[in-house]
Amino acid sequence: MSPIPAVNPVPAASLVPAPLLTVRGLRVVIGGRHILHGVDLTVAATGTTALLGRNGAGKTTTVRGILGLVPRTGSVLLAGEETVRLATHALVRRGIGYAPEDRGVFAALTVAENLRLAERPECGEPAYDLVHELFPELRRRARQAAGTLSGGQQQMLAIARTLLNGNRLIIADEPTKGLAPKVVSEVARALERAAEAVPVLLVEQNLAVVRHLARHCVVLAGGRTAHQGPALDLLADAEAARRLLGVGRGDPARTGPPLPTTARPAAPTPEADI
Ligand SMILES: Nc1ncnc2c1ncn2[C@@H]1O[C@H](COP(=O)(O)OP(=O)(O)OP(=O)(O)O)[C@@H](O)[C@H]1O
Repeated sequence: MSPIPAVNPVPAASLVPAPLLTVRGLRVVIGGRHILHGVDLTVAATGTTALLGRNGAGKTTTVRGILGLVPRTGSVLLAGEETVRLATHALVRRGIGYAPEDRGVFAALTVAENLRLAERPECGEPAYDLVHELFPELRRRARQAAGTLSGGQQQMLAIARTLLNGNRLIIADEPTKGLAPKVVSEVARALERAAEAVPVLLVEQNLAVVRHLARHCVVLAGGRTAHQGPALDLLADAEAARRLLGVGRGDPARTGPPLPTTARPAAPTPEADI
C-alpha cells in the first residue's frame, strides 16, 4: 500500500484575501501643480476601507485618479489587472461604481429615471431588489424629481445607482457631508449594508462613521500616504489621530457621538414600482 502523501500546510499569509485594489505611486499633476506625489493604498476585498486626511490632503484627487477622471501616472491594480491607462468608461465596465461628493444626480429627472439611466444591460438584470431593500424611501419616491429630494435622499440615490449593476467596488466620496445627524446614521446604515455585498472605498471626515463602518483605513497628508492600518487602532490612538487627522477630544463634529447599533431598514413596501 502506498503511503498517504503528506499534506503541505497552507502558509498563513495565503489565507489572507488579496486586496481588491492596489494603488502604487499614484501621481497627479493638474495645470502644472503637483497634487499627488505618489499615493500608495490598498482596498480590502471585503467590507469598508476608509480614505482619510485633513482638508486638501488629496482624497478626492486620489479617487478621481483611480477612476481616470484626472491625468495620472503610477499603478492601479483592480483584482490584479493594471488599469492606470484605461479610460473612465472602461473602468466603469470593469465594475467600479462611483458616488461622487456632489452626488451627481439629475435634478430634473425622477428618482426612477435616475436609476434607469444607471442601468447597464451588459451586467444582466439590474439589482432593484437590493436597492429597494436598502432604500425603501427611493421606492416610495420613484416619481419624485431628484432635485426636490433632501440631501440625504439624494445621497441614497447616488449610492443606489452604484448598487444596480453588480459592481465589484463602490467608491463613495464624503457621503455624509453636510447631512443632519439622523440622516448621517441612515446613510451609514445603508453603506454598512452595501458593504456586505460589495467592498467600499469610503472618503469620510466623520470619524464616528469611520469607527462604525471601516475595518481598514488609509490616511493621506500633503498628497502622500501618511498611514495605513486598522481603523480602530488609529482612532484609539489620540496622538496619532490628532497628528494625522487634526482632531482632538474637543471636535464633536468629527469625532461625533457613536452611531446607533445596526438596525436593518424596514422591508420595502409595495407602494410604487420603479
Ligand atoms: N482641478 C484642480 N486644479 C488645481 N488644484 C486642485 C484641483 N483639484 C484639487 N486641487 C488641489 O489639490 C489639493 C487636494 O485637493 P482634494 O480635493 O483632492 O483634497 P481632499 O483631501 O479631498 O480635500 P477636502 O477634504 O477638502 O475635500 C487641494 O489643495 C486642492 O486645492
